[in-house]
Amino acid sequence: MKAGVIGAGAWGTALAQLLASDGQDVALWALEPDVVGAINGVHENPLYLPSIPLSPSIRATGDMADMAACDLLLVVSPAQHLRSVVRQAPAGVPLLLCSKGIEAGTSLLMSQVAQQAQPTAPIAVLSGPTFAHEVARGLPTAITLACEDVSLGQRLAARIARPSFRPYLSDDVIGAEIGGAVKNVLAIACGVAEGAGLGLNARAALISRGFAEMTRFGLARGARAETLGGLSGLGDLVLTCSSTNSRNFSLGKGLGEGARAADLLSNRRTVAEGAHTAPVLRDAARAAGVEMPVVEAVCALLADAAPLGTVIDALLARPLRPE
Ligand SMILES: NC(=O)c1ccc[n+]([C@@H]2O[C@H](COP(=O)([O-])OP(=O)(O)OC[C@H]3O[C@@H](n4cnc5c(N)ncnc54)[C@H](O)[C@@H]3O)[C@@H](O)[C@H]2O)c1
Ligand SMILES: O=P(O)(O)OC[C@H](O)CO
Repeated sequence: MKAGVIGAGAWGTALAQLLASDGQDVALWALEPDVVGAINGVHENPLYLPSIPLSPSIRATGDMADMAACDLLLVVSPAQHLRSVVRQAPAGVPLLLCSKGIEAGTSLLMSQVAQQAQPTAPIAVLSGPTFAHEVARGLPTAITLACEDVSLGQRLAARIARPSFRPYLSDDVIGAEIGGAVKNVLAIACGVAEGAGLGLNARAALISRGFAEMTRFGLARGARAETLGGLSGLGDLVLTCSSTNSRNFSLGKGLGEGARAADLLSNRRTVAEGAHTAPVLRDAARAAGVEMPVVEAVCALLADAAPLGTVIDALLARPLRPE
């Protein structure tokens, strides 16, 4: 039996490369026939993970039926497509969910969506500070693997751990998912600060106050504080808020430089999950009575609802309050 990866974007391809790094066969399902052809033909994914030579042990396919030969499936589609790809996956196989986001229309986390789409599949979540191109190059990385079934979590961790890839176990699935979803929205805010030249004090303030928002929302949804303060929460927040390697940070940088969200988002091939998560998160927070002013500000900019200066001034003019 072999592991399979569903989704051959940057992260799915990097995870397939990680799994194949000890020589084992890996099946990789890709949506685009060009990607299937390039991976099988020249062992590269020029569309989503260029300049990384891939292991010949990775076999790409466009036919989901081929994934029935796998005893573990990593699901790595964009969050808004997770329901449709999981529905097509073979039934009953353990699913390790690697997407970060909240489903629009339902406000469900990825584990909840997957449970609806594949009711008999055991489910776990993989989330943390992991730029795909670094993992694909074998650089040292630590990540949270969350699973309510502790013994399944231990087996999955042993299965995916590699000398430079270190999963830490948790049974707090909701906490791991909320960290990964919320940090993408906060990374857009930090990108705005960069693009608008607001300085590094502003970035640190956004990371800290954004983390307070993540924690308030997470606790309201049943997450544990230590999960939010771990790799999948604070760890990923720091990574994604610090580098233009992040698509979310780069999107925010463009907004901070004065571009319109619609122009930045039109015709892009890669996903900036925070743009999809932001309005869903804002509505879920409002419904739960959780204050998330940084998330509200990002939503205003994404919707082109107010000029940048007005949004920044409104954040700074909020009533003074205890930390
Ligand atoms: N790139 C990273 O470094 C990284 C790291 C950790 C987690 N993630 C998460 O992994 C998930 C996937 O991101 P990525 O970076 O691999 O993607 P990507 O931006 O590199 O590629 C886009 C992906 O979307 C897929 N896609 C487009 N339309 C689709 C459809 N209709 N149905 C199914 N799939 C469709 C494409 O086939 C491709 O796999 C996201 O939730 C992201 O937050 C990414
Ligand atoms: O490029 P981003 O902003 O989607 O971030 C990628 C990963 O989620 C970082 O952990």
